[in-house]
Amino acid sequence: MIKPIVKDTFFLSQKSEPAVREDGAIVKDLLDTLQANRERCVGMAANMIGIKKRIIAVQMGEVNLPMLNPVIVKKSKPYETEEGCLSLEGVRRTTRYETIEVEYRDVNFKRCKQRYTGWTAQIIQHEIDHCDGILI
Ligand SMILES: CSCC[C@H](NC=O)C(=O)O
Repeated sequence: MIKPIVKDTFFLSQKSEPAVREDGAIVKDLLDTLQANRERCVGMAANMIGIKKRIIAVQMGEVNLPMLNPVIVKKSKPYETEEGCLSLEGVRRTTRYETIEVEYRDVNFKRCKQRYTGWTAQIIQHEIDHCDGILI
């Protein structure tokens, strides 16, 4: 189900709880909402649809990849950049890493580990920050 986007910065500043195996319906809502906003949004965290669970969804070309409990286990090559966010006005400067390695669970709660670079890595870092209550 497509959900409204949360813009309440107090709510968005709170840390999200770990996701569990039974969170499939939340994953579905997050994917539906990202798909509905795909022209103006490249990634989303569950708290952006009002659910404080550590679940993100990231546009990767034509598909949207959901990640549950994502953790960056390695990062390298920091750079400065500017980002915007559907939940915020304007753009802000931030530091991101060119290459990251992420451990996460897929929608079936299977353990995954993957290396990402560039734009995809940047989106993942932005969404994991959301899970920690960090807004750019
Ligand atoms: C560079 S990452 C930007 C991600 C942002 N989505 C919000 O969480 C968006 O504008 O889609």
